[in-house]
Amino acid sequence: MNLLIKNGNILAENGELKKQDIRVEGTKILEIGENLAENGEHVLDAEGQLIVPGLIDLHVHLREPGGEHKETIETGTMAAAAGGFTTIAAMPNTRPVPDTVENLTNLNNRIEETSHVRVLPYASITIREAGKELTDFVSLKETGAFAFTDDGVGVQQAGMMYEAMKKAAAIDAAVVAHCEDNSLIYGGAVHDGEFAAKHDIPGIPSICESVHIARDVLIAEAAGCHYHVCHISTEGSVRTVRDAKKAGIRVTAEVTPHHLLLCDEDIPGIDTNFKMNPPLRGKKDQQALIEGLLEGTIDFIATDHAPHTAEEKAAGMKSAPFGIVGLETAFPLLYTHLVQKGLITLKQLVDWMTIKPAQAFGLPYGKLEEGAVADIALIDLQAEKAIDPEKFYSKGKNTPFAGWKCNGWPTATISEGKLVWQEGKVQA
Ligand SMILES: NC(=O)N[C@@H](CC(=O)O)C(=O)O
Ligand SMILES: [Zn+2]
Ligand SMILES: [Zn+2]
Repeated sequence: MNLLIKNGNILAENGELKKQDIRVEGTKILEIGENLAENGEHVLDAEGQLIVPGLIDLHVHLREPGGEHKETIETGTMAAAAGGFTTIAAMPNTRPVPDTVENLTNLNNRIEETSHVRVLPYASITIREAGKELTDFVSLKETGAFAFTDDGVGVQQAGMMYEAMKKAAAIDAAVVAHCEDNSLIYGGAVHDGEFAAKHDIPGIPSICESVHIARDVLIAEAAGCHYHVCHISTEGSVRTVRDAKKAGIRVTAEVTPHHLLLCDEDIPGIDTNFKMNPPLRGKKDQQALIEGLLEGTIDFIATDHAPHTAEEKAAGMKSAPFGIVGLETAFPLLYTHLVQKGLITLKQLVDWMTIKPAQAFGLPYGKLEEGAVADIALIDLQAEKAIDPEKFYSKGKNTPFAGWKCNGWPTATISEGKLVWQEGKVQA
């Protein structure tokens, strides 16, 4: 069934909103214009709604296979659709890890069978993400690996990273890095700052991240590889990426909504929904991240959606797993707390969640234009709702933002021309 989206507001290049209709035929956008005539399509009334390209999140933990008690491809992609996302990239810290053609093929089949939106699978850099032996990048790329990462742990050996980046460069693949030097973390649970000191919890120092980035940008330069920094969190890391970009090194970086909106001073007390890796840093780090985005040092926003069960999160600050969910709250949170407060523009936010990640990785998504893939999200900028984890499609309810009042809620999501989610309606 073809679609006609009527009377929505599209962001023009200059940031102004323009009332337009969009005609979708099959999987593509056929026509964008004013007052398009109905031609037997299913009509979606978008009066008063913002229409954006389907959001893109290149850092998501879907947990399947092996962690289905936390999330599945089905529940995670439903959460994505409800958050306005039509393309997500799935992290490989699953059991088994997609580190062989067989494991990646199995993952591809599960995605094909159960996903509601497009899922791009990462393959791991090393076997079992154990940091000892590289995977076969060539065959994994041929099997559909989107890029290579050991997210969840840092690649500890510089020599291993160099070999990985040379292999990635040879096949024009990106190495995507969780930057954490294990010799500098001392078993910490929160940022090595005031909160850690006050509650006598071991701290995670900022240098455990920035030291890896400094190492890796030099290795990326030597290897000639596209190197991407996951969930950047410190002022020193931002400075290091800025300097590397100035030197012409092919580096990109992402930042999460929680690192943009919170710092360790905001942790209300012992609450494991504020425990994630990297941890919420200091106020100056938080400011450096916003500046990093504005100046282009940081390329885009990614949620690092990391679902865990309530039981797992109840294990106390020192033992509970790191991570919080993000897919269903990212856009409303950032719209309400950055755009509406005048720190960034709506156009910047939408770009950082659509065309910017697409450009960083050469993906053909993230734009609304005739001939483009029909990945589209409708958003009600005026709607006001408080975040309620019990209403999440995700199995993970672990968010530090419960109860936060937000505007800017997605109302419908179209993936490759198909309406995959609509507010208040259960989708097939
Ligand atoms: N970010 C987190 O706190 N946790 C992630 C791992 C990761 O992204 O490094 C997870 O898999 O739970
Ligand atoms: Zn990580
Ligand atoms: Zn992650």
